[in-house]
Amino acid sequence: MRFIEDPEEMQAEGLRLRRGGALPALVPTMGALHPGHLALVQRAKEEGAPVIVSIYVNPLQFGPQEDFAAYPRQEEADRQTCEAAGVDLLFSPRELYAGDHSTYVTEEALSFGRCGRSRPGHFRGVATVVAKLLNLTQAAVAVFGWKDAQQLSVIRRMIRDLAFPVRVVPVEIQRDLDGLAWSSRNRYLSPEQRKRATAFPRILAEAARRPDGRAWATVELNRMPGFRVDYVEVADGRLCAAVWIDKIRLIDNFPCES
Ligand SMILES: Nc1ncnc2c1ncn2[C@@H]1O[C@H](COP(=O)(O)OP(=O)(O)OP(=O)(O)O)[C@@H](O)[C@H]1O
Ligand SMILES: CC(C)(CO)[C@@H](O)C(=O)[O-]
Ligand code: BAL
Repeated sequence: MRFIEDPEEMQAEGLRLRRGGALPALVPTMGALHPGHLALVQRAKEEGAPVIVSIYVNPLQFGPQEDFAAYPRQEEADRQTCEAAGVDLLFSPRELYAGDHSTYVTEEALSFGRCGRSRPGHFRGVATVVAKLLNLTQAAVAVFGWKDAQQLSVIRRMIRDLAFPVRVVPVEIQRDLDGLAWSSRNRYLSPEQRKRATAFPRILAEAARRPDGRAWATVELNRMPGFRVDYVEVADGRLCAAVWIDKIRLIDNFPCES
């Protein structure tokens, strides 16, 4: 597996791959890799092209009161995970906005509800870094998880509107045995909080089967001790929600069945 930290070196390698006829598939991540990420890597490998994983905890998508500093960072373990998963190239830049960076990508329709409401500027940060990662890696395919459903739709819109020559491949949400969607932020949960958190996917899954699912889930989630509902909304044919469990914010969604 190749390991590249320098953005210029990454772009030179992406261009070299393209010139040689290989169209790379990119899996953008913020690291602290888990089986959800590995499902994205496996899907990328099915493309039969070189697989690039990027790891970058992107400061632009975190609000001033959010967990940028606390976000889990485990470089060596992630490197070994990528190697074992058969990743061809790990791109792990130290910095993507050095100097007087002053250009941003703002999607102005899909970014403002749901997570965009409670995380102002988040999707501007996501769209900007994904645009830059696509340019640096020269990827022709980009793989994203349905867990971050709003992110997926914002990126699809950006790619369409700005005519990036990139195909987006979505991957279904991967869950741990207790039903919780794998997420780097799950490690903020104590064992006791984790136990309570399993009510989140359980209630959401049942709600997705009900015609009154949105209202029902809002009531049921608010009833759980220590839960505070950020939103429950239907979007992209899925029942999507974010909850605070004490001070930890989790998101999840299920396809609507009714
Ligand atoms: N459980 C999962 N199933 C499928 N895809 C996932 C899952 N968790 C993360 N992904 C996808 O992996 C990619 C990278 O996500 P990221 O590195 O932010 O991981 P994360 O676990 O979602 O972290 P966080 O806890 O910060 O939300 C995104 O496309 C995201 O949707
Ligand atoms: C797409 C992404 C890697 C951009 O920083 C991030 O938002 C994530 O991990 O989902
Ligand atoms: N998984 C999306 C990245 C974030 O929450 O900042």
